[in-house]
Amino acid sequence: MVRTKICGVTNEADLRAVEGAGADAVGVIADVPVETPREVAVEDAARLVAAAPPFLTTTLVTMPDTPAEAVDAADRVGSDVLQLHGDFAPGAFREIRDSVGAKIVAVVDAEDPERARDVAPAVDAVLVDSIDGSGAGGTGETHDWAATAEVTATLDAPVILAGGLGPENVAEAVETVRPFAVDVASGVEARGGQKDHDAVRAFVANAAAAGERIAGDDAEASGGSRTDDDRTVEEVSS
Ligand SMILES: O=C(O)c1ccccc1NCC(=O)[C@H](O)[C@H](O)COP(=O)(O)O
Repeated sequence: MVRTKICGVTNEADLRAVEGAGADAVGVIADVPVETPREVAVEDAARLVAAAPPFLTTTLVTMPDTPAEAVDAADRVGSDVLQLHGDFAPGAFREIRDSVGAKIVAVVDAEDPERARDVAPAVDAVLVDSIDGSGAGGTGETHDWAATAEVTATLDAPVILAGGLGPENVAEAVETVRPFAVDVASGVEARGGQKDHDAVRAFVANAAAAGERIAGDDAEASGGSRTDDDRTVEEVSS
């Protein structure tokens, strides 16, 4: 199984489309020092988070300079997850994690796998992305998936794959990297900051189908042995 996060939602119609597509998570971007059509004001981020239904994981994506700024943004928006772009040391991530109710996702550059290993013990998940020089995401660029597959296979923390994904390549990305989740922003847009609802649906469906193919292949490779998930209702209740 692979989870999906649709990032950079700026309005409620797109939030409903993400929900309707069956995505697992939605990202709102606020308080970033870069020009992006996907940024919303902190107050609007809080409104979008509050408007999300139960069981759709909300994520605030932000680029604070200090742990105090991260905690302040988390408090103001109230999302389930805090996705942090920036060069925080593991100790700073721990400080933030201890001060907020949200789970912490650290964004790391795909070209710096060592950083993923350094920060992983201090956070709840690592998002491996094709970030730009400023540390921002949303570049629309893919990276070396084989290298990220290696990180994914050897890290204890869940790995989220991001960077240049879209409906057309997400299946191959999932099958190559085998991540915990995939994340997309620009690859499912009609124009900057506005989602293409058909593309959002196709992204989620194609990722899920690839996740199921992997699960099927794994079951076959292990000789079709049954797991707890394969039990019938009668077996579970007996
Ligand atoms: O998307 C942005 O414009 C952005 C700007 C500043 C910080 C983070 C940003 N995006 C964060 C994300 O999680 C994106 O989904 C991720 O970078 C993938 O983007 P894309 O390559 O466009 O799918």
